[in-house]
Amino acid sequence: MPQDIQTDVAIIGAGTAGLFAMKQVRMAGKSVTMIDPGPLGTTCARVGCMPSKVALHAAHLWHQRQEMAEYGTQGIEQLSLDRDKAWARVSAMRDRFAGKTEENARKAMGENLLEGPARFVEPTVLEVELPGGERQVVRAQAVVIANGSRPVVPEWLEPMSDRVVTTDTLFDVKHIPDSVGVLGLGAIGLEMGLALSRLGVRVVGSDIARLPAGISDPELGQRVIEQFSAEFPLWLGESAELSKEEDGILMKTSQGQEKVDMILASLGRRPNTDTLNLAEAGFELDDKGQLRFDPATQQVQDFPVFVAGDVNGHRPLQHEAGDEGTIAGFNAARGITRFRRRTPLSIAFTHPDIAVIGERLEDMDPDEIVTGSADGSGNGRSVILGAQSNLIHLHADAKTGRLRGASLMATHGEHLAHLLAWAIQRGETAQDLLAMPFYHPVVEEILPDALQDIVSRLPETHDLPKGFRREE
Ligand SMILES: Cc1cc2nc3c(=O)[nH]c(=O)nc-3n(C[C@H](O)[C@H](O)[C@H](O)COP(=O)(O)OP(=O)(O)OC[C@H]3O[C@@H](n4cnc5c(N)ncnc54)[C@H](O)[C@@H]3O)c2cc1C
Ligand SMILES: NC(=O)c1ccc[n+]([C@@H]2O[C@H](COP(=O)([O-])OP(=O)(O)OC[C@H]3O[C@@H](n4cnc5c(N)ncnc54)[C@H](O)[C@@H]3O)[C@@H](O)[C@H]2O)c1
Repeated sequence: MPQDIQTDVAIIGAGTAGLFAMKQVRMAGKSVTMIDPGPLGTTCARVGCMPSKVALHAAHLWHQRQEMAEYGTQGIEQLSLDRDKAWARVSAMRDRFAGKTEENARKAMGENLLEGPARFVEPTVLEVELPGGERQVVRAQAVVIANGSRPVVPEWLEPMSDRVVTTDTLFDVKHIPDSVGVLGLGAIGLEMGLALSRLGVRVVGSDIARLPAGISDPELGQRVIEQFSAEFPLWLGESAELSKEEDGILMKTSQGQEKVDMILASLGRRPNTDTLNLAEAGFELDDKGQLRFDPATQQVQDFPVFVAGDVNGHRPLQHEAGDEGTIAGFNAARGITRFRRRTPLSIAFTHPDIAVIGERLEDMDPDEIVTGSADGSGNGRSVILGAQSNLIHLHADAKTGRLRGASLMATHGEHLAHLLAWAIQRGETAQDLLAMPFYHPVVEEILPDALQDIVSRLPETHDLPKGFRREE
């Protein structure tokens, strides 16, 4: 057994959160030991954010030919798509993103990387299984847990596993079959279901939830269902029965049945806490087996241990993993500072995009908010872009008009979502936002419609036209 390693901070996982944490430890002038069995390159670049967006881009390019024909482009029916070639391009782009990320990470970690899985012996003592099978003990002053999550694959899919993929394997598939059943229509299921469907695959989607993409706003949810069920069937609100047949998998619900060549299991992701020997090493776990931690410090209980990224299940998104890694690394190296977190922001790149910003509808008291609504049919640019079904809901404090949350389905919604997140984080009111400039004709003009709707329901504060201020 090699000699124990003594280090200031040990970081479990060299993904987004772990790498951001490492940067902070280095900046504090402390020693760091990174531990990761690989594959390196981060979930985001390798099998997550980036390849999924390349697939959506490929699909969008091909999908657009239909509208081109409406505007007089000739010969559309002679075009054909080599889907496997398109997917090879998706994989190649993925290799480029992940390769670069891995290269940079290896360079940054240098000699400080142990390539093996870590498990806890005590809260600041780890054991790493090295590639040759040897066990390396790492004794740290502080530990950052950043070992990510993995796709949920229930046992009942086991008998048909040769026809089941997750996003861990989807981008390596060499032949995309003619039909795919998408099980789970959260952000991943809806994004990938649309990408495949727009690439000409016969897709059928199913989710036990009544609304897709984790939406809780019922009106928006219905709008999303109408929009995307025009592209592929969405069987919602019940679990699909799956049975293996010789030449495929039969998916069955009361809403229909389809035989498909392949299943994409997009049933959520589970934190990799179960691989770390946490309870035995002295950590308290909640009833779901997860660590108790403070999101303002990332600290776990009172230990010099911090948990960042998907592994804490808090906000499983790339920019949050980066922030949490930064907070965890900073606090592990320098002692505890409490950090203000950014306004929550999540976007599904479904074109039209779906976004939820700030406080969620179900977390707000309906008596304390007013909701402003605006529709794409009233927005000239959305009409040009064929996006009349766009919908935006803004929720503001019923007394002051301060914006608290929003949800939307909109073309260019990723940009609207950012404007709204920034406004919410800055504590802007509907009245102040209405006084901002809006160009014409832009999709952003949908915002003043929703803001007017809010302001018209607030107690009157002055008799000037809405959106106008007296010169000071
Ligand atoms: C298909 C898909 C699309 C997505 N799209 C988006 C998007 O558009 N926007 C967005 O914000 N987010 C998106 N996400 C989510 C985003 O990718 C994650 O939130 C983010 O990558 C999490 O980073 P992380 O550092 O927590 O984990 P990771 O990057 O997964 O890093 C964890 C690391 O820990 C290592 N590890 C595991 N077990 C051990 C162990 N026992 N010991 C040591 N190391 C270990 C792993 O090898 C890995 O390198 C998407 C995810 C998926 C799957
Ligand atoms: N654009 C983005 O920002 C983006 C894109 C993809 C993923 N992500 C991140 O990745 C995370 C994981 O995504 P995800 O879509 O896998 O998870 P998710 O938890 O968002 O969705 C999983 C879906 O599976 C459904 N489900 C669970 N069990 C089921 C069953 N037995 N049968 C049918 N449906 C079932 C759930 O109701 C849910 O709708 C997300 O939380 C998100 O943070 C983000």
